[in-house]
Amino acid sequence: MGPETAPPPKLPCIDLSSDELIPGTQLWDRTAAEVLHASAKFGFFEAVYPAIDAFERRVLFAMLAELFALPLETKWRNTHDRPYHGFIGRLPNNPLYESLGVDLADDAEEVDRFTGLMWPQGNPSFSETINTFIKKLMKMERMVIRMILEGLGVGNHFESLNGTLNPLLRVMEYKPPASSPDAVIGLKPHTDMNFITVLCENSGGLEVLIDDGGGSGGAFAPLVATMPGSLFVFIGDAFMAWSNGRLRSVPHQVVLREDKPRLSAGLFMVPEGGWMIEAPEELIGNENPRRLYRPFEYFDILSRCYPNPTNMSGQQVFNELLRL
Ligand SMILES: O=C(O)CCC(=O)C(=O)O
Ligand SMILES: [Fe+2]
Repeated sequence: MGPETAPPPKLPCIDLSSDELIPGTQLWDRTAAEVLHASAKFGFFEAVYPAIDAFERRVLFAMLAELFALPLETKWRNTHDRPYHGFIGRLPNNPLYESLGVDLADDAEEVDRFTGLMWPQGNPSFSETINTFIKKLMKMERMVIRMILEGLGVGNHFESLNGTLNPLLRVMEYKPPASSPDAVIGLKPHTDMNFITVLCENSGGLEVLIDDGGGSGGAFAPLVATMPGSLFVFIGDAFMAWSNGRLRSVPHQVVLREDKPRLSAGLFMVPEGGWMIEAPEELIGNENPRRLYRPFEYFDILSRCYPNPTNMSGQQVFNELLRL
């Protein structure tokens, strides 16, 4: 008999749709346990969250298509003194990818400022759509962080942690590959370095590294949404370090297979500048008897690996610079 092929692993999918998901209820505790398990074992999960419905998605992606159709000079106005916060595009090694950022995206004034840069004549429906989208994603992201912290037994840190995370909205467009019939990499493998990310996409293409423990380091598997209204949640390297390694971040990539542009919008929760991030004392002991990462300031680490000449993933950078 030939070697058996393992069935593809079942990727975690968690239902966050119920209005009855209220802290202290059984439903909450059960869901929180699933969220923690997926975040610790896989570093990501599919979240069923129909609060952003099919109509809103269509409107959002139609507006993003309009945004990316603006002249390049206009998009270049989206500058920022922090890496990965402003316009990125037309990179020689990644010509199909463009992305724009709105920092502190839960502040309607910041969204208006961005809209004004892109459309000096005004575009109130863009601001409105983005504001609604952000509000809903933030609500979900907060709930997930709270569930994880409670699951780790450090729910008492929720308010202070939450207060030091800032929402960065990044919207992305991947042009379809010109002629190649093969799949083309739209975004190379990386881990997210921030705390936690929620992604919303208009079509497939995301792939995650699944390590089956066979010693080969694993293989990329397509992340196919099992429900039409799903979002994807990714644990970032900073959360991995803060949790003293209880959570993991997962390498992921974008592969382009379709002949239409791929659009996505992600809300990246980013640690505030100046905050020295370190695992709380409660997470040192038992499973992880010692501190695994030295305390760090997020933008210090980010700037040390941008531009990243070695092509290391965030996870490798963290392990090289911070692992004790
Ligand atoms: O476009 C996507 O769906 C993924 C983007 C991503 O992984 C990132 O920006 O970190
Ligand atoms: Fe990512």
